[in-house]
Amino acid sequence: MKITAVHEGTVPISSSIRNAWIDFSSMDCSIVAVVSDVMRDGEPVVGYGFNSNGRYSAGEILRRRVVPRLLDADPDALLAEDGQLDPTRAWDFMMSNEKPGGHGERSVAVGVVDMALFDLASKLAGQPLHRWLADRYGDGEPDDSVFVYAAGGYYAPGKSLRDLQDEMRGFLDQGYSAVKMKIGGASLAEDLERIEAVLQVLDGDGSRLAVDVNGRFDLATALEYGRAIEQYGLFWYEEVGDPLDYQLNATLCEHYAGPIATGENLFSLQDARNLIRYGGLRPDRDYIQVDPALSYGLTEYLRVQEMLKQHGWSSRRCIPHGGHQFSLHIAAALKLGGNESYPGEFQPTGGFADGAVVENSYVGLTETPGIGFESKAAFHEVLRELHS
Ligand SMILES: O=C([O-])CC(=O)C(=O)O
Ligand SMILES: [Mg+2]
Repeated sequence: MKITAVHEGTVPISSSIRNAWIDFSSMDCSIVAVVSDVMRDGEPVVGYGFNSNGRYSAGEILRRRVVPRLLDADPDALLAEDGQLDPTRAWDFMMSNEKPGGHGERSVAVGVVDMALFDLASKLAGQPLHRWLADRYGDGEPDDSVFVYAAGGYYAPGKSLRDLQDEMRGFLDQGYSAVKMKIGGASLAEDLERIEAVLQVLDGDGSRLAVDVNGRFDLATALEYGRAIEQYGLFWYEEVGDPLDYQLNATLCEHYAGPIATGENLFSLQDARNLIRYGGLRPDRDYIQVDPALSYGLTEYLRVQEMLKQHGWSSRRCIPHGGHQFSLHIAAALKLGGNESYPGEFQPTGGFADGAVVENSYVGLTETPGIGFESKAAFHEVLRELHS
């Protein structure tokens, strides 16, 4: 098996929504197609990848560094002892001559290609990625379905409390029982009104509602909001301060008794380990949201899982950011606690297979080989254009 070409492009995933830190008016995303020399039904087998959402496309790094290094690698050096493609062997080539630390956008570029290589390897084996992964990195028996919660509740121009409630009712109608909304982009009084409006839709059950600050608060505001919302018994209080301010997180954990979730903007094993070492998180209630697509791919995420195990954390405490198919397979294979879902945002890249049904906040996986982009028609068309 040889890689014959890697094609790279950018797709817009922009919208008018806003969280406490950014708007998404110019959000875009890198996509790649890794073409192999293996032919099936007269066409080459191709692996696809994209970089989740929240970080912009990384075309320059892909074109100038990551892709040329992959294409220069000896094809045999990418194969396991059984002669099959082993995506984790590509990582050292893609990262050659890169200094450690300061992970920035580089982790996005490597993550996109890593995803495409996992898609390709599992397609070549004729298996859906979750089964391929469970055989190699799990216990051979992936979960049949994965817990998903519906993320939304953004700020948007002219959006009323009634609109917010309707959005959340829509999520419940689609089969979700847990939802997430944004806070920290308005005053505390206004955010409390928004939270209470959503709680009405959830029959007052705070354990079904997560709130996300997107890193906006300083310590004083984090604690002030924490005191105000603790009474609701929320599902979690997310990314409350700067993602790299471990001390802030640790202090918050001493004062806020409910679950805390963070990690979507930690892009490396080292950053995740510092969170565990210094962030004060509690393995009996808190959640780690590292997104494999943004953080050097599944190859690095496997290292993160190993680190968490060494520190006594269950994989069930991990619920990745991103709402994409790649993490859905990873969640089933590695027995994570679940996966995010954005029923209303980040198209055409985000979300699951076209026919995917959510029931009681669980979604099943398809048996399509690979990640299953082929069962997501609108996105598949965009991906196919990369190499046709
Ligand atoms: O608004 C965003 O950037 C997305 C986000 O934080 C999340 O999905 O948790
Ligand atoms: Mg978030």
